[in-house]
Amino acid sequence: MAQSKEERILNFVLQNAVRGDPQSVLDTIDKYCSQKEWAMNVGDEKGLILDKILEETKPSVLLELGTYCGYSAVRIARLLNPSARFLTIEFNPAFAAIARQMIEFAGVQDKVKILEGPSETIIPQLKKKHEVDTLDFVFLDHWKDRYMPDTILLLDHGLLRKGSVILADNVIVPGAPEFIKYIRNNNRFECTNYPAHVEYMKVKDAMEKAVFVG
Ligand SMILES: O=C(NCCc1nnc(-c2ccc3[nH]cnc3c2)[nH]1)c1cc(-c2ccc(F)cc2)cc(O)c1O
Ligand SMILES: [Mg+2]
Repeated sequence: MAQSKEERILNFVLQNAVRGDPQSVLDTIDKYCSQKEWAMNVGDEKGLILDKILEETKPSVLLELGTYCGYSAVRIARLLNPSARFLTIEFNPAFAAIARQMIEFAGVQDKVKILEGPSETIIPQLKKKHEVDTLDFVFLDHWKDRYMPDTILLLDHGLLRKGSVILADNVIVPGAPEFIKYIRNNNRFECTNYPAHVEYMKVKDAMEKAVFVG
């Protein structure tokens, strides 16, 4: 069976990165995806914006939507303190399998739990099934037309508290226009835009931070 691009990325990491060293895993993925095959990891430019916002927020309970190969899960987990709880939702079983191996190789598996399935099913289960009270940080990086409905789901299920931070990737490319319209016109969120570029490209993109004011 021909290898998928995601399997080629994982194998390149297993052969070239240092086991247990998250930064070497990130650097190796960025090297492969900028020199050999483009892939939709958040990448190193937007990754640095993610790092800075995480260091400012110091979250203890986090959710990511859109695990993909696990690049941002490794990126986020490497900055968390040992008691932090980080859940990431992946819809595609093949992506989840790659991400699980990527996360284990990086040595951050004790900080990250991958939940497989559609976000619209899993978000309503977070309180009872996954013992979440409220979320300190949410990274939106899944299907762009799910950003708005899933933000509304988080609100409806009481998963946000005063100060919860939502960070959304790709608000220019591929774009999340209805999310941007919704979040910037909702006075319960304070929004900040972070201009950047599409990972491994010169095409303009941006991230949007929305802080819930309660
Ligand atoms: O589609 C993207 N990301 C989404 C993957 C995903 N991985 N998992 C999911 C999921 C997870 C739970 C879900 N629950 C319900 N839908 C779900 C979808 N979605 C994406 C696309 C681009 C991109 C840019 C320029 C181009 F020319 C082409 C593409 C760049 C990016 O940074 C992205 O993040
Ligand atoms: Mg993205």
